[in-house]
Amino acid sequence: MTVQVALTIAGSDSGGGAGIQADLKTFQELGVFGTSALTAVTAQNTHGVHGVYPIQTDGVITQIRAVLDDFDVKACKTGMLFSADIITEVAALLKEYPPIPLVIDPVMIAKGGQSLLQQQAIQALKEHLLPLATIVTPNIPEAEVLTGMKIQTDEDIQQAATAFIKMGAKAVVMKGGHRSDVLDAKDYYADAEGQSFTVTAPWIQTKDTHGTGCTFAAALTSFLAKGCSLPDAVAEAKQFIQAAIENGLKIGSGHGPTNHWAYGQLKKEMH
Ligand SMILES: Nc1ncnc2c1ncn2[C@@H]1O[C@H](COP(=O)(O)OP(=O)(O)O)[C@@H](O)[C@H]1O
Ligand SMILES: Cc1ncc(COP(=O)(O)O)c(N)n1
Repeated sequence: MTVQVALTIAGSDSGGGAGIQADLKTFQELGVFGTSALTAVTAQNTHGVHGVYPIQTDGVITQIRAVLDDFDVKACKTGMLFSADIITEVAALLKEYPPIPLVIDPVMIAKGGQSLLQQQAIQALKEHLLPLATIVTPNIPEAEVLTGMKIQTDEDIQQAATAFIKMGAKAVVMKGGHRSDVLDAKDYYADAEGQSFTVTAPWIQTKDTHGTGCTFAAALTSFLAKGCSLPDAVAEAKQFIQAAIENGLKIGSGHGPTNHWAYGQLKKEMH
């Protein structure tokens, strides 16, 4: 059996629904061997972030080197990176190694409103990391910060996607989870080759959406690690997150996590 390896560079969520925990659960579910480099430890539950404890930059870099020097990593994902220093050093390190498909989830603010990225880090993200992205997966508020645009309509979304391609990302998925004016959960894909499409799924009325962005990006990373094309990986990751939200676990009394088993269970039922 050949197993592909993926690497996540992200923060720990003690509540288990987002961050490294969501990534590793998703990799495992999709049959990909998960490795990780921790950027920060967060004390978190379904009500919010109670503390953020960053890892020293050289600790982050040594973790990544340990993985990349030994494993044939087929795809890499970044999530919470926290500081300009971590971002700059991670970007420099990734450039030292042969290019690996890189999914950048530009995590900034937890659903509860707490910051997971320092203000000074935004410029570093734009300047050093986005140009390395095989695909970047902003939600609407993140896209507004990174492009400086106000994003409300489908046209705004398309223009913002173009702005990400201009910043050097090879492709972008604009996630639609924060729009209140639409009936569907619509995500817009565009790439530097001029291809674009929308993936749509019925909107699910639920408060259990903690970690949706992490889980979506981790599924995308898994499908890339397994050799899928970018458009196929986006379409399949959408099915993964839809199943995960639809079959919520009702864990915790705040904004609960999604169900990382659901996609696999649905696939089994279909066979
Ligand atoms: N209530 C919902 N119903 C269906 N899909 C959703 C819902 N909320 C988010 N999604 C989907 O989950 C994925 C993550 O989006 P989003 O929640 O915007 O990311 P983030 O967690 O980074 O804020 C996207 O595919 C989005 O369309
Ligand atoms: C450690 C960590 N990383 C990322 C998120 C964002 O979560 P979401 O996917 O819900 O935006 C989080 N809450 N905690």
